[in-house]
Amino acid sequence: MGSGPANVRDICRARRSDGPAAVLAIGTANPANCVLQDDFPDLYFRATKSEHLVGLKEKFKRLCQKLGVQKRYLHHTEELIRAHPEFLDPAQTPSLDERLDIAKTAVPELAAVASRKAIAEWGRAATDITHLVVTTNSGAHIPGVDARLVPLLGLRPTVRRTMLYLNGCFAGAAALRVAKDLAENNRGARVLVVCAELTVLLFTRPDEGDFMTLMNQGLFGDGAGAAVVGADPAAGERPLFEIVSTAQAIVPGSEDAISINVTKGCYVGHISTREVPVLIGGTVERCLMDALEPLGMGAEWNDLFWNVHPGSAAILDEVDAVLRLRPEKLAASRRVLSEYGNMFGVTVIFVLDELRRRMEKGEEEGMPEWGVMLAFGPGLTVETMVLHRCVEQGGGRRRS
Ligand SMILES: CC(C)(COP(=O)(O)OP(=O)(O)OC[C@H]1O[C@@H](n2cnc3c(N)ncnc32)[C@H](O)[C@@H]1OP(=O)(O)O)[C@@H](O)C(=O)NCCC(=O)NCCSC(=O)CC(=O)O
Repeated sequence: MGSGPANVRDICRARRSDGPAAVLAIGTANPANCVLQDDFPDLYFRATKSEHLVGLKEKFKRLCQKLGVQKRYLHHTEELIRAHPEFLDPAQTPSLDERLDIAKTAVPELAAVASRKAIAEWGRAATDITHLVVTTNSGAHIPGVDARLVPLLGLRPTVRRTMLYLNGCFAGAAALRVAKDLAENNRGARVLVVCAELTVLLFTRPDEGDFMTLMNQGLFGDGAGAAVVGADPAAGERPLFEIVSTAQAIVPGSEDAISINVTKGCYVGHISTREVPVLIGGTVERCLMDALEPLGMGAEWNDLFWNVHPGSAAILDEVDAVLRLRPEKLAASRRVLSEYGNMFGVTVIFVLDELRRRMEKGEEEGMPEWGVMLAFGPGLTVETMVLHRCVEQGGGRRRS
């Protein structure tokens, strides 16, 4: 026997990493079915047998042009909608069960595609993943997507799983925040973060007087994003972004601004469209100051790179205006919104991937080393994450 039990503080300290958690690899995926925003009003009104609502269709066309979206990927095709006429009128024909059945298989499969890409880029074996953090709004199953991913990816049965359901659009940032804490408090941990969303749970036909349905059908897209997060990179691992600090704030009195209710018909999403950009504009500087001041950084917003959740063009415009950002600062967020739509929590992972792509292609010449991820969601909740990009040096990357 040794000299007795070790000091508990020493055990805790020895378990902690030396450096900050970093994103080591990113993977993304979308369903095969691509819809162009210009074609979508025709497709949507045809698929829902709503062509007679001529005025509403014109309104929907105008709305579709204002959202900042040009293209999206959707799991539900016209054929799938034809096969499920009950999806058209969920108030009359409850169809939550059928929708959840679709999500039960399709969400883990899409999540697995993004995860495999992240693991392949990371370059190590799937069995080296020690923790799994999965988030989705699209489903409510036990065992959940996390458990399904274990056999799909060939993860160890002892992988430590955390499943986050129904966090709205801040889910991706929340999952990365949890991953940072896991990685920094479990020396050697390698955390796979996975977000996946399907909007079939929100699908319904248009209805006069129901603006929210138009919003939900015009804005959201399907996708999955995955990232491997770990501290103290080993030889062969390439850190992309260090996660320096994380914070979450709820705007007092804003609980009705964005909500999702699970009903027997389908998910019913509500967005206070005119209020949300104003609430974000009114709170974002405080969140940024709270995150950056403790790090000794000031309010030189154009000296940072930006990953802002592209809730819609109006939200990005508001952040732009309040922070007086140069036009190129939100280019990655705008591109992801335009090419994929708002994919809830998945979207910030796509923006991270887009920033990385721009960095590697040299499109972000002079891109600052420090940046911020801002995600918004129900509550109204703001997630703020300070990032430090790892700079390429002689073919490799270096940490700060
Ligand atoms: C809805 C908007 C696109 C509207 O854009 P504009 O304000 O530029 O244009 P606008 O005012 O002319 O509105 C366009 C048309 O929509 C109508 N309209 C707009 N808002 C409406 C509302 N709340 N109720 C009823 N009608 C409404 C207008 O009357 C107009 O109709 P007509 O054309 O007939 O005159 C924008 O305000 C927006 O993007 N808001 C923020 C969206 C948002 O909160 N996204 C976050 C998603 S949730 C998320 O990301 C997080 C999460 O889910 O957790």
